[in-house]
Amino acid sequence: MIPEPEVFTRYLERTRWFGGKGRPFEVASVRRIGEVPCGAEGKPTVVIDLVEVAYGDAEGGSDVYQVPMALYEHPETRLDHAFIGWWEEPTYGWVHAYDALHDREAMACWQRAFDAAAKESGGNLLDESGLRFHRLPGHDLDLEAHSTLFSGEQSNSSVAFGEDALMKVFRKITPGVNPDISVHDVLTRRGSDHIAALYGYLDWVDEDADGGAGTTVQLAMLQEFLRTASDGWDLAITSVRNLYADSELHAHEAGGDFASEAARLGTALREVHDVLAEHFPVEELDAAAVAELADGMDARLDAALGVVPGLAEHESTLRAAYARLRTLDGVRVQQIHGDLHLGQTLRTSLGWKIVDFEGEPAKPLSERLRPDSPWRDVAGMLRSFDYVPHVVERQLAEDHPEDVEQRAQRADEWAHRNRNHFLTAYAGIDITPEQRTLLDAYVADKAVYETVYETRNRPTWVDIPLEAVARIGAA
Ligand SMILES: Nc1ncnc2c1ncn2[C@@H]1O[C@H](COP(=O)(O)OP(=O)(O)O)[C@@H](O)[C@H]1O
Ligand SMILES: O=P(O)(O)O[C@H]1O[C@H](CO)[C@@H](O[C@H]2O[C@H](CO)[C@@H](O)[C@H](O)[C@H]2O)[C@H](O)[C@H]1O
Repeated sequence: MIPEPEVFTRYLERTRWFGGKGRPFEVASVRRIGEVPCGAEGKPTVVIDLVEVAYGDAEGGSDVYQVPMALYEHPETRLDHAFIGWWEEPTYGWVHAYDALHDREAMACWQRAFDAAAKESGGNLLDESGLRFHRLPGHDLDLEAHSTLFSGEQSNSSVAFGEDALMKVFRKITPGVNPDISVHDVLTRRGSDHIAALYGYLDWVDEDADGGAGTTVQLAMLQEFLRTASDGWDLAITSVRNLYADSELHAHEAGGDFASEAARLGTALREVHDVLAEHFPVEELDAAAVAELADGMDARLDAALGVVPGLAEHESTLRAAYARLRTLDGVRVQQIHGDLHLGQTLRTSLGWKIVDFEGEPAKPLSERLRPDSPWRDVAGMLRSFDYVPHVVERQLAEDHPEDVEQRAQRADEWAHRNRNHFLTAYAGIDITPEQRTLLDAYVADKAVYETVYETRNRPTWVDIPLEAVARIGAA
């Protein structure tokens, strides 16, 4: 007997990372894809299952989630919070199964397997029961480091090994290349200062896929743990709070001025884009392809209008921004980040690092792998600088209603100042009219996306991108 589907249904509903919560679903299939080697001690047994979830609503469709499990012969009470179920396995007999990411013993097996990939197999690849552990040269793993599961709101699961390494286990699995790995691989081999170096990754070949031709499925990546990192979003929020602490001061006079950090971020993004342009294909879109780009934005707006009632009054100005994009007869596209905002940046003692190159999680992989304009990433950051003072205002408005107008002025100054410093460092003093057209279209597209994101996830925040959309019309 292998686990009943209901075991996984109950477990998925409890996890943070399952994206189908709130939708009717059933577990359609469970597939055991391999066992992580556990060395001489052999305890616990660590296996990986792929759980296919089929949705029963009008949207329908299905997703596949990765569930690594630690199997024990007897209950492990220290892991009660990560209990999945117990059942009889053909190979292992009766087992008590726990989410392996919560279990230090199980995580040590992954760590050792990555280490063995570098040391024992020579070729930086350890191929065990179909699971392939790859290593990049340049770093010896600290096998004494204990694992700790990150507790934040994440769509994947990250485990820190002391201060040595971080492993991100991809939860929603799509066959093919995961851009988080392929982009980190290139930037690491080029010695980029603006990412956490890739130490290794785990994949598996699904021999049955693609009519028997086989497809690689990427399951996890191991990278440098950024010990001294502070989240870019948190730092920017602190900067605005400092600014509001003294109503006499302008943004450029306040102690926590963020402008030089914004400029450093602009430089970091420029450098990352330049390296990516050297190592991934770069294309010049012709007029027809530019029209397709604009069609995509129009289509996104069409869908958003059905979800966000407040967008309707701004439809014509948004369409006009996309129409201006259509007048361009050439647009350079390349590998980009694809979902950049301040929450994807980390300030370390050695400068800014950019994380999570997976692209927008809601987009299908084929779209996420397609080259896009670097201005999409720039637009993402500009939108983020706009969010920061609005979010601080939300936190203050109730307790300090008296200074609202003063704060609104300072908020504009702060956002304007940081957008300018970022943009100038990224693109130089002047951007061309064509670049402006492109940037405006991407900013509009991102703001539209955000109105949908906020409506679905944080409805009380939807005014933030809606105000930005209104400003596009007023400009
Ligand atoms: N190399 C790293 N070192 C330390 N912390 C990191 C590192 N990479 C990411 N983080 C932290 O983990 C959080 C989640 O990482 P992220 O790659 O965005 O995961 P997800 O794909 O699940 O969204 C980030 O917001 C950041 O705070
Ligand atoms: O980090 P994710 O890949 O999950 O990105 C999604 O969530 C983001 C919020 O966490 C969301 O970002 C929006 O809110 C941010 C403030 O919380 C702001 O800095 C961004 O500019 C804004 O877009 C992102 O859009 C969404 O894809």
